[in-house]
Amino acid sequence: MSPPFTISAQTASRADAPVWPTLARFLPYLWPADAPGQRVRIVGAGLLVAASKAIQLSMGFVYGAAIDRMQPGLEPGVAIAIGLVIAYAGARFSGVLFDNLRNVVFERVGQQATRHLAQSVFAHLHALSLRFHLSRRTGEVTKVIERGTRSIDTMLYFLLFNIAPTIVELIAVLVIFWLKFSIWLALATLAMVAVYIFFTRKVTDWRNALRAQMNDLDTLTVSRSVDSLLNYETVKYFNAEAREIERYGTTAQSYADAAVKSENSLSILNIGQSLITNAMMAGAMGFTVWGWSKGMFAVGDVVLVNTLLAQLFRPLDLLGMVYRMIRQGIIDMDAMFSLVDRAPEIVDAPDAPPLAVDHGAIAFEGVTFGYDDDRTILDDVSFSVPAGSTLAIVGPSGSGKSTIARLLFRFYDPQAGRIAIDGQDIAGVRQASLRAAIGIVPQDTVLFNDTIGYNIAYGREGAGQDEVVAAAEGASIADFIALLPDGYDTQVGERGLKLSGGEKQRVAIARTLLKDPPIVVLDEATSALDSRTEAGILDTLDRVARRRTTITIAHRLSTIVDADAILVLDAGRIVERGSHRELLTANGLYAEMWQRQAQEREKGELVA
Ligand SMILES: Nc1ncnc2c1ncn2[C@@H]1O[C@H](COP(=O)(O)OP(=O)(O)OP(=O)(O)O)[C@@H](O)[C@H]1O
Repeated sequence: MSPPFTISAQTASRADAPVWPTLARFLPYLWPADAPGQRVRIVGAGLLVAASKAIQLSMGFVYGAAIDRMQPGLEPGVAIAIGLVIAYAGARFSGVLFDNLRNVVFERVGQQATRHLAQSVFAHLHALSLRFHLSRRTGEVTKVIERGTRSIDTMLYFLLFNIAPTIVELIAVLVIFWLKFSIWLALATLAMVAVYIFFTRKVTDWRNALRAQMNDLDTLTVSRSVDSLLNYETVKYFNAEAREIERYGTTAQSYADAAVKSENSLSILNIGQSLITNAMMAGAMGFTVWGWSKGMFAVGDVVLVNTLLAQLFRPLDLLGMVYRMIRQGIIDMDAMFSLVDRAPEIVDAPDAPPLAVDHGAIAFEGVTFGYDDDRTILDDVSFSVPAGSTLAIVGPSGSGKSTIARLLFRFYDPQAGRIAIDGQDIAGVRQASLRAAIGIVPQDTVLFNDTIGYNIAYGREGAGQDEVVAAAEGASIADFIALLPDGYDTQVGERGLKLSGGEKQRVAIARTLLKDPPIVVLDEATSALDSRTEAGILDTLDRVARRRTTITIAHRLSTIVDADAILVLDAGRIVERGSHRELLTANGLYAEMWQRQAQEREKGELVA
C-alpha cells in the first residue's frame, strides 16, 4: 500500500532543522554588511524599543507612587496623585507611540531582506541544472521559497522586537525586585519564568511536529492541484475528474485533520501558561501584601509588583507563539537554504573564456552519455557538422536524438568524449556564450503566459517592435497575427495553450530568427502538424537554416532528403551515415524506414 502522502525529497521540511547553523546563515540579514542605511535603521529601531521599554518600566513606579499619595492625611496628595495618573496615561501612550515608530523605521529593513533573499533564491533556481528542474514540482518549490523568504521578515521582527526586549525587561524586573523587595522574590520570579519557558518549549516542540506535517500536507495539496490543473486536458481525455478530486480530497482531508490537532494543542498551551503566570502573580502579590502587613512595604509597592509582572506577562503570553514562529521560521528557512545549497550540476570554470564562434562547425567526438549511471543513452557517438551545412539525425523513438541537442546546449556533460564548436570544447567556455550561439525550434514549444509579441521578442533582449514584426514575417506568422483582434498584444494563455501547435512552432521560429544564431537545432519541429502546415513550415525552416550550421532531428524522412548528411541512430549508437541517396543504396535501417514511410504516405494519399 502506498503511504498516505509523499513529498519530493527536494522540498520536504525537516522538523529537526538545525537551529544554530540556520540562525548563523540568517545573521547577515539581521546586520547587512552591504547596506549601512539598513544598519542605521536597525539601531534606530533598537533605540526606540529601549525607550519604549524604559517608559513601560517607569509606569509601575508612577502608578505605585500615585496610589501612595492617595492615602488619607497625605496633603497635598490629590493634586500630585492626579498629576501622576496623567503621567501614567502619558507613559502608556508613549509606549504605543514608540512601538509604532519602531515599526515604521523597521519596515524597510524587513522588506529589503525578504526581497534580497527571494531574488537570490530565484537566481539560484535558474542556475540549477535541467536534471533538477525535470524532477521538481513547481508548486512545491514556489511554496518553499514563499515560506522561506516570509520567515526572514518574521524572524527579524520577533528576535529584535520580542525576544531581545523581553530579556532586557526580565533582567530589569528581577533587579528591581531584588533591590526594592527581596532577593527571594527575584529568585522565585526567575524560577517561575524558567518553568514557564520550559513548559512552553516542550508543548511548542510537540506542536511544531504537527505543524511540519501540516506544512508538508499543505505543500502536497497545492502541488497536486497545480499538477492537476496543468493537466486539465488529459484529465478530460480520461474522464478522470472524480479521480483527481478524490486524490486532492484525500490530502486536503489529512491537512484538515492535522490542522484540528494543531488547534487543540494550542488550547493546552494556553491553559498551562495561564496557570503558571497566575500562580506567579498570586505568589508575588501575596508576598508583598504580607510585607505590607508587616510594615515593610507601602501599598504602592503592591501595585508596583502587580504592574511590573503584568507587563512582563504580556510578551511572555506571546512566547509560545513567538517560539513557534521562530522554530517554524527555522524549519522554513532550512528548507529554502537546502534548495539554495543544491550545487548546480553545470558550472563555468572561473576563468572560462566566451565561445569564439567563427562559422559554427560542430564536432561530437566519442560522446558517451546517460541520464543515470546505470543506463547509457548515447554510446561513443562521433560526427561533425561542417560550418553552414545541414546534418539530419534520424532513428527510432527513444534512440537519443533529442539528447544530442541537450548535450550541445550543455544541459548535461557527457560521461566520456567531448563536444566542440569551432574547435573549442563547449565544457571549457562560458555557458551563456555557448547558448547565445545556438537557436532551437524545439519539439514541443512552451510559451510564456504573456502576449504573442512578448513571446517573439523573447528571442533577443531589447528587440524593437519593427524587428519583432520582421521576425514574425520571416516565420510566416505575421498575417495570422494581423487577423487577431489584439494583434501582437494577444495573450497566448498558460504555456501557450491558446495557440495551435503550428502557430506555437511559428512563434518559436520567429524567436530564433530574432536571435539570429550561427547554429540552429530543429528538433522534429514539424512532427505535430498536418502535411499542409508542415510544408509551409518546412519552407520557412529552410530559410532559417540557410547560411547556418543546422542539426535537424526528424521523424519524417521526406523532410530531410536534401540534408548534406544524415546520421541514423539506433539505441544510442550511430548505425549508418551518408546522404539520402547513399543510405538508400546501402539498404540498411534507413532504407527500411524510408520504405515503411513511403508505404504510409501512399496509404495516406489513397485515403485523401
Ligand atoms: N531527463 C531524463 N532522464 C532520464 N531519462 C531520460 C531523460 N530524458 C530522456 N530520457 C531517456 O533517454 C532516451 C532518449 O531520449 P531522447 O529524447 O533523446 O530520444 P529521441 O530519440 O529524441 O526520441 P523521440 O524520437 O521519441 O523524441 C529515452 O529512452 C528517454 O526515455
